[in-house]
Amino acid sequence: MASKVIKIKLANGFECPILGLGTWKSKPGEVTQAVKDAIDVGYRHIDCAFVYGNEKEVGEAITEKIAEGVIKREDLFITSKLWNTFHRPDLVRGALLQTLKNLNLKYLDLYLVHWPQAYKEDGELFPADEAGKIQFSDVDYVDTWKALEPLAKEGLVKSLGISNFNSKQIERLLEHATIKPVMNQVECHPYLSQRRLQEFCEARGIKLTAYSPLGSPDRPWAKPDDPQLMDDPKLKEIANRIGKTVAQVLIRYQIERGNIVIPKSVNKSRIASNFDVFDFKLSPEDVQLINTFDCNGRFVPMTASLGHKYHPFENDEF
Ligand SMILES: NC(=O)C1=CN([C@@H]2O[C@H](COP(=O)(O)OP(=O)(O)OC[C@H]3O[C@@H](n4cnc5c(N)ncnc54)[C@H](OP(=O)(O)O)[C@@H]3O)[C@@H](O)[C@H]2O)C=CC1
Ligand SMILES: CC(=O)C(C)=O
Repeated sequence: MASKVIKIKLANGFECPILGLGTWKSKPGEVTQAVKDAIDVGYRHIDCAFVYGNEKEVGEAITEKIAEGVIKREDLFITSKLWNTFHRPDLVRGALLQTLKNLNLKYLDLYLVHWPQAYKEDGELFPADEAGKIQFSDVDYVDTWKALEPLAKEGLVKSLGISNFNSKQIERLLEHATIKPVMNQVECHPYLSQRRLQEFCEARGIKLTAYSPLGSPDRPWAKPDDPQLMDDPKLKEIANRIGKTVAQVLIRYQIERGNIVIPKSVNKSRIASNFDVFDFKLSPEDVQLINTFDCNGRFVPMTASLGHKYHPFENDEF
């Protein structure tokens, strides 16, 4: 089946499908089927990360769909991310090779530095002391980036990018980078619209991928009284008025703004309805109205890294 997905041209000439499938929290036992369902419906972009602990099962779905002849490798856009415990330059290549092995791929389309802050390199993904406090490493993300650049030249990744970097960190990275990041993947939805960061990135040839676009209701630290983005009456009003679901409005909100968007689902019918967003548009007035819902509301504040000198949300404005 030909994909309906619009593609966004990246600054280095490669193209990225504007809508992808998120895989954080998708259990190994359910993610293979979810990725297969997504590919059948037309998704061609899958967002992965080593730390999600399910790359192998995502890879099984990709391998199967290629073997069935449903897709070719070059039809897909596969992203993964370098975890915080592998920032030390001598660990970077091994981390990428492990991810490629997990996914059963020869190359990634996009490899992101998952967070600017590094954690202690002692083998644990969340190295904690006896009190449960995460142990930091002071590796500079610029040095990590320098270790990534040769991997792109080697062809192991087509594009390099960042995730959760703030504007100051991007500026500093750009002063040193030989290969420029083409993507910044950040939390983005009506409560955290990231309009300033988007404008900043756009001016520097960096596209934004919106993560947690539906408000991440299954995030592990969610509390019963936390606001639920998809239950927002103002969003429900828009969705009812145009005859779409709130999730479809939230996904389309990113597409109208030119952002890549990666909703997660392991449910076949939600995977399909989240993709069914290419036959309608939100009016500019509705996009503007949704912009007014911004309340600097983060669902993924990464409190475990508070106090790290490179924590992206602690000191800088955006
Ligand atoms: N770079 C980074 O640091 C981060 C990256 N990400 C990436 O972004 C992806 C998406 O973000 P995520 O935080 O997972 O959250 P999302 O905002 O995508 O929300 C996912 C949740 O919404 C539910 N859902 C999906 N579709 C619908 C629908 N149509 N109606 C109602 N509920 C729905 C899912 O349940 P169900 O599965 O049962 O359908 C799940 O509980 C991640 O999976 C990951 O790939 C996310 C956070 C951080
Ligand atoms: C979900 C994710 O990518 C985090 C918390 O880093």
